[in-house]
Amino acid sequence: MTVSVSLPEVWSALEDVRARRPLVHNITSYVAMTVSANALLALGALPAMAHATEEVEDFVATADALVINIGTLSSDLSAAMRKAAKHAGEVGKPWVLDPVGCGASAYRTHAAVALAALAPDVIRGNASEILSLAGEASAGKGVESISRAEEATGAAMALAKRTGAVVAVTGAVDYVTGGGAPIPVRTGHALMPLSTAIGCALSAVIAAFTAVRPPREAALAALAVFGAAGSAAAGRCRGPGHLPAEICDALYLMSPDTLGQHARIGAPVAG
Ligand SMILES: Nc1ncnc2c1ncn2[C@@H]1O[C@H](COP(=O)(O)OP(=O)(O)OP(=O)(O)O)[C@@H](O)[C@H]1O
Ligand SMILES: Cc1ncsc1CCO
Ligand SMILES: [Mg+2]
Repeated sequence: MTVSVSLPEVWSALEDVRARRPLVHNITSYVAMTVSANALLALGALPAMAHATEEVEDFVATADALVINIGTLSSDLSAAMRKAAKHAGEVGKPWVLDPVGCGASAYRTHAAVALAALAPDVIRGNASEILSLAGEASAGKGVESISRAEEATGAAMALAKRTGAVVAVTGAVDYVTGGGAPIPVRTGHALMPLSTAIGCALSAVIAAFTAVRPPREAALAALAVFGAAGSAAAGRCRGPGHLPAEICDALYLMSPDTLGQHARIGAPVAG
């Protein structure tokens, strides 16, 4: 049976991130670098952005977790990602795959499928990306999702079973599955998809939590904390312009009260 995670357990995981300050190695897109690094620092983790094929194994070896994001993929980056993912498996470091734009081009889809076969601990994407990575028909527009997360929960379960990863599909409601009934996380704000690379920063934050918790607990804790930060931050914004900065402030200031006011982790739902 799928067991959920309580908000006190989420808070304890955040306290452990803040105490341990995990080093998160990011091989990510040019769009996502600054917002991801700032989100990790505000959370209490340490970011390192390093993508040269010659050095990724050294970074994987010293990092506590790795995130691979294919947002601005190229052949050089693709080779570095495969090398890093394989090395993470060899040295037992947890890693998160963000299959940005999977389905938007054959090149990207093949790269995402190949990375998903290298045993990521967590895969986090929007509905279109998860549908495409699972091999189902998907409606995306470039890197943006057209589908709702509810349409991708079955695909998320199938993808989790095929890869052994915990799969998080995000949207107005987020869902987490390790192959069983998806657990909904109700949080966030409608302004969040109007600021670029917010989902990418979330994937980096999931990686930070995988340094202190097993993949399913890590994904649920990260979604709850990041979504609560987004919801609290959006309440202080007139539009999406300052949202990334406000999210970083909200991550830094996160408290049990703010978490409780802005996040709900539900009971498992039928996929
Ligand atoms: N309509 C919405 N209401 C509330 N929260 C939302 C909504 N849409 C997205 N979110 C939240 O925004 C965050 C990013 O999710 P999203 O699915 O937009 O990622 P994404 O499409 O991969 O983003 P990007 O590729 O731009 O980085 C998650 O925390 C999610 O819960
Ligand atoms: C807009 C965009 N294009 C490639 S990556 C990216 C950021 C959202 O994933
Ligand atoms: Mg994305």
